[in-house]
Amino acid sequence: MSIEQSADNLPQGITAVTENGLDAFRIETALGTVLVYANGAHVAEWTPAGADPVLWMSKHSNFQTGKAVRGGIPICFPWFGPGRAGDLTPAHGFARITPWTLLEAEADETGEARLALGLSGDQHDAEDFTARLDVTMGHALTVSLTVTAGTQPFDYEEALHTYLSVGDARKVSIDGLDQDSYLDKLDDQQKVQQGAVHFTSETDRVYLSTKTAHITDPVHPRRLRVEKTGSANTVIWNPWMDKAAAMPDFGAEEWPEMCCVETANCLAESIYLAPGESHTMQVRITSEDFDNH
Ligand SMILES: O=P(O)(O)OC[C@H]1O[C@@H](O)[C@H](O)[C@@H](O)[C@@H]1O
Repeated sequence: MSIEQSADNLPQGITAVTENGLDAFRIETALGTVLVYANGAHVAEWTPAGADPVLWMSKHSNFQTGKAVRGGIPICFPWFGPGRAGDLTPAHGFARITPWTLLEAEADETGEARLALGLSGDQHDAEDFTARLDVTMGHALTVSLTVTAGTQPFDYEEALHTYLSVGDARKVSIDGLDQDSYLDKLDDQQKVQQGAVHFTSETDRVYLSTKTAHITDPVHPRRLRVEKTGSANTVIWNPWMDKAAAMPDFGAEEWPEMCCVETANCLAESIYLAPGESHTMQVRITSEDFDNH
């Protein structure tokens, strides 16, 4: 793992801040703004220059070490949901509620900036791994999670649980998953996607897909593109009315403002690493409105 970067010696455009009472790093350059909490290495904001925020954040989120932030890009690791056998807690693994360490920070004169944060299994009993999150803000936002096994094989699930901000989830369409099979977590059935994905009720699906998803939002008009590598699954989630109302950190009225398009490897597509082996899963988010790179 890389040598830790001191928060006292950050390049221009990157600052260590306290946001909502938590330690965080803010990137602020000519290309936009990104906020990353050390707790969970959680990317909580990305606002490209001249554009609206791309990531959604609940106004009811917790901001406490040891609790998940609702919105942005939570890291689900080393398991997804309750894990493959359905018996693990905390939900979505401990990475999103554990403080990560700043490893590297770089910014160049074009406004592109990168932060790397690390987490090691030593912080948790019997977990032999190191994890590294690279967050790069250019015209696109690129987030990469690299996991390296220690002296033992390491088997895990992961997701970059991306909450996208939309004008009205009921009007959004997601292209790129046509004919892909998925597990519908609401009735535990395997199904096949026909055409674009639309939200008409609670939606919680794990697709088998390596493809790029395009999210068309006619209300807050823009078209987001979610491209990925090293990921076999795309998870699509919107809690809809009743589930949102039942979650204390999710405003009952907020569900139309978001949809999750998650870059994942989970269930049968979990990752097995031999000792010393690494795997990287990456997502790159952009919009035709503010980027063509
Ligand atoms: O409330 P949490 O733990 O952040 O999870 C939110 C949702 O995350 C999604 O990824 C899962 O597929 C859903 O089943 C889950 O409800």
